[in-house]
Amino acid sequence: MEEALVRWEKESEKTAEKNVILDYLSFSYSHFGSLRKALNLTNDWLAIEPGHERAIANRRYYERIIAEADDAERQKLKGDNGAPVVDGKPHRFLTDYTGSKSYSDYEKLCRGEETHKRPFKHRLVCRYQRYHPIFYISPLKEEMLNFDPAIYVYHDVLTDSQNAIIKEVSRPKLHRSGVFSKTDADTGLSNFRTSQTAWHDDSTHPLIARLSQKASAISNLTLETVEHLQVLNYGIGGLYEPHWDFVQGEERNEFSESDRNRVATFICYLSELEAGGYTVYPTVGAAVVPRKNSCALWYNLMRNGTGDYRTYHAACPILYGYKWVANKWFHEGGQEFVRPCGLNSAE
Ligand SMILES: O=C(O)CCC(=O)C(=O)O
Ligand SMILES: [Fe+2]
Repeated sequence: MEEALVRWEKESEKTAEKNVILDYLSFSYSHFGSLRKALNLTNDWLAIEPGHERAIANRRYYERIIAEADDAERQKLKGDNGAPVVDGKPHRFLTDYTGSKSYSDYEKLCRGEETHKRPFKHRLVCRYQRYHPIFYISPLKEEMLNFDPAIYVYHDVLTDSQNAIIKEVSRPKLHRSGVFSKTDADTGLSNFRTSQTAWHDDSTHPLIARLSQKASAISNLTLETVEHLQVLNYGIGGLYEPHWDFVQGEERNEFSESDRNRVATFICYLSELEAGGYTVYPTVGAAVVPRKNSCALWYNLMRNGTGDYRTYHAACPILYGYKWVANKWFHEGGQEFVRPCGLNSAE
């Protein structure tokens, strides 16, 4: 259709109608998730046929979805603009990013290889936990993945009905994921985060609200400043290269004074994969193999509020199958009494 448009411009005797080409082309772009492009083309189409009802309805739809997506991204920014913001630590715009040890460790972990000697590994246990009343009858199945920083995986957290509902309400809302970007006005699309995103607040469905409650019970954090549920869908090749979930440098302004930074990440796996798609931690050499209805939890910040750089993590490329996850990010605001600072300021 792009080609048809080019030819149409050149034709002296027109063999097609431009509005029809614009109709197909805008529809195609919208299907590929390029809603801004679809909107621009629809505006061109409306310039030719101002009263076209479907074009008007499409324009309204694109504008609404773009506004919602912008709003969501503005409020729920990923702690990552890809820039080397961290005290001299290499990051993805530096030339040695892909040549760095942490990048090769990321690749190794994604292949299922080991990167670190983990002498304490034999002490990583699985156990039942009953530290909250909701676990008295049906205890929480806890698996320790790493000691320090602590990374836990909890099994059978979601029920199949919760899982199905989360996917069902997400499908119509999915749009291409962005990252925080100052330079790319077009939602900060990147090739280091390739997935689709949908956001839900607790009012979307009672089972989504129940997941928030469970995330709070498991993490012992309050829901006061928690973000909405972020659902991600990755297709084959989809990935999210190594990053931190806390914000740094200028990105800090993106979260309000009262919410402050992302203290913990709670990520639930809604599907199992045939191959690939692990969540890996190249600094500590740990990997989570997605298991349906399991959730991982870690703290992104030290108790003194600074970022814990050891939580560097990535979503490995999907090799076969598809991956769904649901993220819940807890913020610092409201955790003063449940996760106070330690006695040692370096903690
Ligand atoms: O999908 C994953 O395994 C990790 C996703 C992630 O790190 C993120 O969305 O911040
Ligand atoms: Fe992350």
